[in-house]
Amino acid sequence: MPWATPDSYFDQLEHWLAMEGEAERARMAERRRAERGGNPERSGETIINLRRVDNRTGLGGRELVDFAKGGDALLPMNRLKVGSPVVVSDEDRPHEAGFTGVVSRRSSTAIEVALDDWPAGKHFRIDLAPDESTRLRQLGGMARARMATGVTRRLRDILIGIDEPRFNPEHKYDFVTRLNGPQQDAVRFALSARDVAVIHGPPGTGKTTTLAELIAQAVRSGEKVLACAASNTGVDNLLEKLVPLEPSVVRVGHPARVFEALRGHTLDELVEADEGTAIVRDMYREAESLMRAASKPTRARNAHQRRNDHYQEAKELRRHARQLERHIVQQVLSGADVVCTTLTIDEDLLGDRRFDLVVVDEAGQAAEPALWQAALRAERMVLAGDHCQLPPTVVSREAAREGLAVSPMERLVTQHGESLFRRLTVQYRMNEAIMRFPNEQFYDGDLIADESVRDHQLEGLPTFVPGDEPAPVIEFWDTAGAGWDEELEPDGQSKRNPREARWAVDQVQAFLEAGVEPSQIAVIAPYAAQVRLIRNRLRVEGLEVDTVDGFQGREKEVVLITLVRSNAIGEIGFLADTRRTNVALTRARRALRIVGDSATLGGDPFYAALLEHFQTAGAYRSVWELGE
Ligand SMILES: Nc1ncnc2c1ncn2[C@@H]1O[C@H](COP(=O)(O)OP(=O)(O)OP(=O)(O)O)[C@@H](O)[C@H]1O
Repeated sequence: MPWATPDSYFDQLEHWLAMEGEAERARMAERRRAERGGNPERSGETIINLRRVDNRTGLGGRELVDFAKGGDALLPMNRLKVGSPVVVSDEDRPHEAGFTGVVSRRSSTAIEVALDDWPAGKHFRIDLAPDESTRLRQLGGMARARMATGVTRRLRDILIGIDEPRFNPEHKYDFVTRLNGPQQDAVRFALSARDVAVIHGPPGTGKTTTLAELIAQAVRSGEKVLACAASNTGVDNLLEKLVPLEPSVVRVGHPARVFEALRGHTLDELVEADEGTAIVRDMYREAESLMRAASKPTRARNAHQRRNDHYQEAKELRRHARQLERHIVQQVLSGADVVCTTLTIDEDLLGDRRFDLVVVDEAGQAAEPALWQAALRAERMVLAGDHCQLPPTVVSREAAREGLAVSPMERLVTQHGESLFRRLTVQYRMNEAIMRFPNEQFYDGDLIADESVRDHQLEGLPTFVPGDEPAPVIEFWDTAGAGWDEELEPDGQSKRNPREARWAVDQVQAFLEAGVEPSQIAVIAPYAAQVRLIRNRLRVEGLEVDTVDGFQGREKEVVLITLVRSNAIGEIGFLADTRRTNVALTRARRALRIVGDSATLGGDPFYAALLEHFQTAGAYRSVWELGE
């Protein structure tokens, strides 16, 4: 979709964002309607019956409050991710508006929310809120990009696709990490870009490792870098690889992970560790005691005057404390060579800082509007990701169809081809048999399995008890004709397939009996209802059962996929977005098992090719063999 002018481009984006806002509000209304009839948690956008279990104060006086159901009770499946805007409300006062906040941490049993105010009450619910603040920030970025001048204007026009990107001759570098050939090429190429370059990182090819090296090289040549990712987890992944190479890093925003090694690099902790912060705290404390003194009843003659003086003094003290705190924050940011943040940038915090290099990881998952806040701060940009995996999340189907679901990374790769990107081709995850099909379908057959993983099998796991025959690496179990039909979840809209669920449970049990650890196994289903069904039947600590979205960027030794769809009319729903299936297929290291109905799926060319691939590989089984 090349645009003729910047104005037509930004007009289109504004239109799409308006559609997104509309679609999100409609979804909220739908959720409230559905709630009256049934279980509000079913939508994945609400958690009820929560209690406050812990709280502490974060930077800028934010309250970080932990909510849980109590004891070890698991939270229901939900879409409240780190960084999601939410509303926390008192269940006993359903008519009050509640408090807005942002999810700052989560585990299977608790969720932490950063709130401006302390929520009163005993029983709480948390609802996903429409992401107005992200949209507003994106709109702000777009408005400024529209008016851009100078270097920024040039970069803007190249990013929109109106101007051609330029490259310098490539340099030699002393690499800090042991990179393979294509990774080295990608670093040299990306650093030679004057405006923008793309690194395409298929599954397990060390994209993050490569980006960390790229950033370290830029810092070595005296550059300041802004390192972004589309999600909080993506930022943390990058941070984790970066910190050992380049210690001068600040992580802005809410970390999704709580690794100690990362915590020390968050802005909050760095500010906390600054000597000036003790003074700030003293000032806040003193202001508080002045306020207390002022509010004490007294009969002194000039009581009114004295009270006023105290209030004034406290107010002044607070103002100074805030000023000093801001100053410390700015000093910490200025001292860092690399600032890490999600693409939703806190403009007040970063002020007018510009960066020699802006790196965007997970760029395949960022929609056009998400790009501009970061782009405006860049001399040049490197986008990295895999546009053959999950596309950007778009709520409005209409906007998605019109083009909002196409990331700028994908658009640029399509427009410029090889001249703009380098692909990483050596993968360190999948046994070659697992890699082969996605490689043919999505990566032009370019991928090579590194020899450390090419033939690795379950027998290589220390706890695995080998059978008489080697455990197969891949298998497709066909349910055609067996009557393993899909069904609609009662009072829900999501699909499930109880017989496939049972198959998954049996398979997991067999793997566990053979000595595979629960944490090494994943069950992936395209539908939330199927995930719920399997989770209810398989309560094994450490085992993960989730939809594809929960697994992007991750890997497991053993992956089981239940495809769910089985109907007489060959309807495959959103399995038709084969990039989701690509993500599912490429999470497995040593063993992959798929169950599905060839009669339903076979009408689609992608699944027909998948079935044929498994047949040719001698990895095709029928559930009739199970003799049930
Ligand atoms: N040059 C290399 N030599 C040996 N191992 C490597 C190399 N590059 C990456 N790896 C290993 O490959 C694995 C994947 O690396 P990394 O996490 O950087 O991948 P990624 O491409 O970002 O993954 P994803 O599929 O999640 O996008 C890691 O275990 C990493 O140590």
